[in-house]
Amino acid sequence: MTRIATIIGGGVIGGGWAARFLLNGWDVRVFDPDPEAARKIGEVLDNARASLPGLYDMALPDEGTLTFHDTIKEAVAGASWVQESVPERLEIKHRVFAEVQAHLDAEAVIGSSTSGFKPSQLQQGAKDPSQIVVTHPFNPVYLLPLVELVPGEAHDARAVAWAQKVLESIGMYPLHVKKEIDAHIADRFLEAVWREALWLVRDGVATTQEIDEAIRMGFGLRWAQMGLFETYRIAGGEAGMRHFIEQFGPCLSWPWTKLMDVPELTEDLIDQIADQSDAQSGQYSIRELERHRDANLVGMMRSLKARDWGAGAVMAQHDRALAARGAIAETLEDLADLGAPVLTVDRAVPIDWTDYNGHMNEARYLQAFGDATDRLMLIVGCTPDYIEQGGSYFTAETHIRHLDEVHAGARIRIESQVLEGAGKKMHLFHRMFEGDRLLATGEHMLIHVSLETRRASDPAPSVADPLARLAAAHAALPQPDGAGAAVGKRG
Ligand SMILES: NC(=O)C1=CN([C@@H]2O[C@H](COP(=O)(O)OP(=O)(O)OC[C@H]3O[C@@H](n4cnc5c(N)ncnc54)[C@H](O)[C@@H]3O)[C@@H](O)[C@H]2O)C=CC1
Ligand SMILES: C[N+](C)(C)CC(=O)CC(=O)[O-]
Repeated sequence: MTRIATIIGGGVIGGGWAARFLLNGWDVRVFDPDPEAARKIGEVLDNARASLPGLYDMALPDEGTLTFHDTIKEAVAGASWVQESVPERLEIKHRVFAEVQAHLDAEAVIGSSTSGFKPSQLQQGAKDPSQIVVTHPFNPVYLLPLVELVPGEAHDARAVAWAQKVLESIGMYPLHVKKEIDAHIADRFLEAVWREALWLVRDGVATTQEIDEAIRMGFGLRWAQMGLFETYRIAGGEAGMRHFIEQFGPCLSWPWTKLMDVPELTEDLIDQIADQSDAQSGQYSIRELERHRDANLVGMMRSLKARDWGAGAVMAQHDRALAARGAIAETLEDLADLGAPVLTVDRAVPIDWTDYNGHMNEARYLQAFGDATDRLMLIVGCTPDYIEQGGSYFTAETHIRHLDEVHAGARIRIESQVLEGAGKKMHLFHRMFEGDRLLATGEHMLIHVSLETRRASDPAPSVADPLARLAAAHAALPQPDGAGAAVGKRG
């Protein structure tokens, strides 16, 4: 399979798709007649590079190549995925599909970002209707995992399975919508909330800001981690869902919603909303707002990942897939050269690891070195099973030298050297790099302990022997610069 994705229409959504594919190692070609498209996509990419790679605890593949093309013919030749993200007008989409299908390989998938058209509408008049599916993403496409995959009736089951696989491989969560419907699943909710919000502004009940506070101070937080039904199950108390429905069922016939009616979008209403929105958020540029949004999303999503929950479970799965590429060893046998420092961390700096100085916070250096130590423990046999049986290492002393700064999204790697690995002691020296640039060193003395007595103890042979082998091989390495240095002494 070629890993070339063509993006037709590089606006808000096309730019997000370009970043998602590119940062997951695909080559990306863009066709968009807007002369500003390259600048706009470049700005979206800058934001994506600062936020997406750091969602994971493993490095993403090397970034693909981005090119811009003057014709659809040139842009789609040899592509295995085409993502249409032109304006939400059926006639424009039909024209684009006709030209794409005239030049695209028959096995390639054409995904449409349409927010609301059904696949059967998109497929009308197509040369091969089964090639066109809805792949409806959510903004920002490079961070949010959800894609509604709506194949419609004309679909080819193998192409759908392949589409699912591709979307998963770029860290997304394809939700297979089996029955086509206008606006799919998620946009029906967004539309319902949007319509209610328009009424609340129009009727003078609330401003745009008050409506946003009502969402983000309360139910928005609940929805992000449990959705609707799981949230309401809990709201039913011990009696659960049935009690919830019994209690709130009657509201369905009370005037709690205006959904059966739609406010007219008069010029006055549009001005009112736009003015309130300016007053609420006009102090930020769109790119600044995007950066706030992205940093908040990354923080929330990384918390969910730590709990392997909701959208975080999708990211944890992507981490496992990235780990399976085998760049980082799990056992001594995985090491190609026992005598070389061991690669123990290969990842990007998450945006929430940076601070008011605009670079990685000092505490995160220790976090990264702690991860490197954990990996080295695993490699020498101090596995979760071993720890479960009561043996582990505690860190007794740490010395970190901060030598250079590093920013959100940068790829860092840690190479670890065993200075001593005998008896109860494991003395490690980690070097952190961005490319060839040495960013920091971490020297750590660890003592093997019994988790039962909480006192120092000798490791079992299953750990002592591999550690001794690695220490013996590393003994031939030069003593690292800075090893044994004390604070204030440059070593
Ligand atoms: N903005 C949003 O929140 C979301 C939008 N969508 C869907 O994504 C699609 C695109 O929407 P946006 O990115 O928001 O629109 P946009 O207006 O930001 O971008 C559309 C882009 O298409 C380009 N374009 C226009 N005609 C073209 C053609 N014939 N060939 C190639 N490019 C062409 C424009 O120059 C522009 O850059 C729509 O179908 C929309 O429903 C889906 C999810 C969310
Ligand atoms: C408003 N919208 C219909 C374009 C929204 C979407 O389609 C999805 C999103 O990202 O909110």
